[in-house]
Amino acid sequence: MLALVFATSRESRACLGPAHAGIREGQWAAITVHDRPCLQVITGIGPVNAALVFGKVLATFPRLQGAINLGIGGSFDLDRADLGEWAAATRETWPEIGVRHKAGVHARTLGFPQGHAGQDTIWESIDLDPDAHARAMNVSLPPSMARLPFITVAGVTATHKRALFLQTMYNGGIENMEGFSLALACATHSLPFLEIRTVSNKVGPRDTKTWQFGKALGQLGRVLPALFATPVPHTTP
Ligand SMILES: O=C(O)c1cccc(C(=O)CC[C@H]2O[C@@H](n3cnc4c(=O)[nH]cnc43)[C@H](O)[C@@H]2O)c1
Repeated sequence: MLALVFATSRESRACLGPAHAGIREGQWAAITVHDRPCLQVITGIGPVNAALVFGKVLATFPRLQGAINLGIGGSFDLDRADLGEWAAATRETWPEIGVRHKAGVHARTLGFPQGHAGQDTIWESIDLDPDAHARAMNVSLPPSMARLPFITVAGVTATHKRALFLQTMYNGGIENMEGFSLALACATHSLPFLEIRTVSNKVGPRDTKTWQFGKALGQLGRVLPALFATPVPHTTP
């Protein structure tokens, strides 16, 4: 069974359409999507809710096949991912964990990693391979979908200065509030993980006139039909 993980019921409803079970934030339900048994999970907003709720899910369903995080996000550069476009994460970074210096927050200075995945030590970043993980979950990632590094924050970026810092320091493509927690949970449980977000706004000053949350939510409805359209047969070497 695949977990389909959303932050809000609004995103879940927009993405799943009639398959959406009427659950609230903090809840999960078994559903069928395109003939595939799935677990719909709604965590609530932010990295703490995502970790808390998905941790409970992993304890309750130890035989999950993998997780797909679906939602909206902010784009640092509309030339890399424009409003309404979708993007898959090639890396998740949590730039808020560690020791806060003048020049930023350094996870390694603290000395305590976030976890381990095989031989790898996880500090503030987790490299992801969306195409390999899609194959492992028997879903197909459209070649036209942008593949970009994602940034997870507890506080939405609302200044040019901070947006530029995250973009240059971490090559930030898309900002969100849950992805790192879910990527960490999957990496430390050796589970495939995909994160796909549609762009609702540009990261930076709160220019609400330019926000397109409705368009991004509408585009979320196109993601699962694309992913489940022509599943690639999964072969183990
Ligand atoms: O009030 C604001 O300034 C603001 C700006 C962007 C998004 C929000 C939300 O309430 C949505 C948060 C929700 O959606 C994801 N998301 C969407 N855009 C962003 C963003 O620019 N930075 C971080 N997260 C974003 C996020 O994953 C949350 O689940 C409010």
